[in-house]
Amino acid sequence: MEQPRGTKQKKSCQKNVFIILGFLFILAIITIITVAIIQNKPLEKNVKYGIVLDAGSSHTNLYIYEWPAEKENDTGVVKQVDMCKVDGPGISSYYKEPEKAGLSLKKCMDEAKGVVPENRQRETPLYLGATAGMRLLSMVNPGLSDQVLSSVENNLELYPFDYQGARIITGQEEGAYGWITINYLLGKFVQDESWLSFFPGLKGSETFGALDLGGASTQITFVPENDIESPDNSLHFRLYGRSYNVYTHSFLCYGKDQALQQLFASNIKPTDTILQDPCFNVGYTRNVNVTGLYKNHCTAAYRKSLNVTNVQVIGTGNHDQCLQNVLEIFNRSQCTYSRCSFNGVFQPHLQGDFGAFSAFFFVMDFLKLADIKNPKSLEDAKETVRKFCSRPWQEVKVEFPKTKEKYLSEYCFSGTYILSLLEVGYGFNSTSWDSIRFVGKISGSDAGWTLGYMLNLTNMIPAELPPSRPLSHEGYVALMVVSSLVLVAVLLIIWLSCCKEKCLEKGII
Ligand SMILES: Nc1nc2c(ncn2[C@@H]2O[C@H](COP(=O)(O)OP(=O)(O)OP(=O)(O)O)[C@@H](O)[C@H]2O)c(=O)[nH]1
Ligand SMILES: [Ca+2]
Repeated sequence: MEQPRGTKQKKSCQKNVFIILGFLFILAIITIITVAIIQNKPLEKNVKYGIVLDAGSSHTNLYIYEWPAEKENDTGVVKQVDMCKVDGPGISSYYKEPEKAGLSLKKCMDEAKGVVPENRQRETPLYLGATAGMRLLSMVNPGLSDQVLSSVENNLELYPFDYQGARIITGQEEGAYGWITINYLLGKFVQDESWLSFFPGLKGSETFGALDLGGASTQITFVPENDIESPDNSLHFRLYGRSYNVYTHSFLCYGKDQALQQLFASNIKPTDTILQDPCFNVGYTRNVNVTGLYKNHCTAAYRKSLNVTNVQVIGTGNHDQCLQNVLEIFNRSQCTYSRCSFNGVFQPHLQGDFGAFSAFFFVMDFLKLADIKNPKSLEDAKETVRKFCSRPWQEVKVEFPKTKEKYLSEYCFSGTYILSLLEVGYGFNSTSWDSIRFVGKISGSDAGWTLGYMLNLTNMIPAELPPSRPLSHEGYVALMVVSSLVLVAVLLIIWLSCCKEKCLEKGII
């Protein structure tokens, strides 16, 4: 059946209107996006690199970081792109043949040459920071520690990077840079808190405290609520326009390897060639050469003359006895401040959340106590360690055939030591325990002092908030697209209302 003439005209008018509108719409979008892209071309990506060697007491790690040059004062832009474990022990262990300390770094330095593009190598800063192992060596024999550092320096200077020096960092620096690293990675430094001023009582997101457990020393760093009574433990930072009064302390000899040395030194009997050790699983045995045991600064307090050179350590896997032995290395009897952690060291009340890394993480992760999605109470953690200690060594070895024997054999001691250090040493209780997160990496970068060290030395953390930058390229394009859509929509509405009137006039609708 034939349609009436008016209906046909009406349909054709609407069709034309839609075709023209569609055409205009597509044209407008294409024009605006093209203009936005061409006129506001992003700058070519200028990536910068930085290299830090963490010369720890137990081993050396090399870290490579990268960041976009144009955003270097923002927070959270520096990313770890590579980590290389140096083969062999920490550089302080080469004190008898210092030239080998530098050579040991070759494999990782060669790897760094492969990671940093050739055209960036000359401008890439290279730092080496040595921690507690070298601190101990320099206390016992400063000449030897200088020789080790020279050997390292001679080797690092051979590479095409911008070598900035090798030095022993202080325990205070180690604590402070660890704190900066985790708060930088967690994005705690830059926050728009202007709106918070309307609500007096409300505070911005607080920084995390940092707990680092190495082989020879351990650090605790946090922003306390009360005054810091001892100047040695007090640091002041102004970062991104905010001031921070930070408490930090580094306990030399309380890293997990040196804590174990303290236990051996205290428990070995002058004439016994056997040490029944409750901190190792039943069936585990280890030979310990004790000739140099008491030459170490960390064991000086337990000095005694021995008639033996070797002692066989035999595990008895007795958690309660192990705990009793471990607690003896924390002296809590004297304190000249209003409160102390241990060994007469001032410590304010614990405050806020804490990130615990290095051996805190390695050990708790192995014991399945580090899962943030499935947090365990302090009581659960104690029970887990107790159970692990009671397991026979053969059974443990069969279950974890790929784990390094040194690490596996020490988890009973390490678990007991960590819980004692946190609870008895630092004063965490069942409630504050829940504020500890055991972390290895944060947003792909290892938690540790190296990133904070590099950020500080390259002046990447400004004291004041940098002025806000004009819109980024992506933001500019998005803004143009949204405004063009709004514009087209408005035009469309106007057009349709005009068309409606004309069509009504012509009797089309
Ligand atoms: N279970 C386990 N232990 C590890 C691992 N890597 C290192 N450790 C041990 O954990 C302890 C701390 O290691 P690090 O944090 O590297 O210590 P460090 O930096 O050498 O020592 P400091 O100079 O005191 O900081 C040492 O006893 C290491 O032997 C690992 O992957 N797993
Ligand atoms: Ca360390």
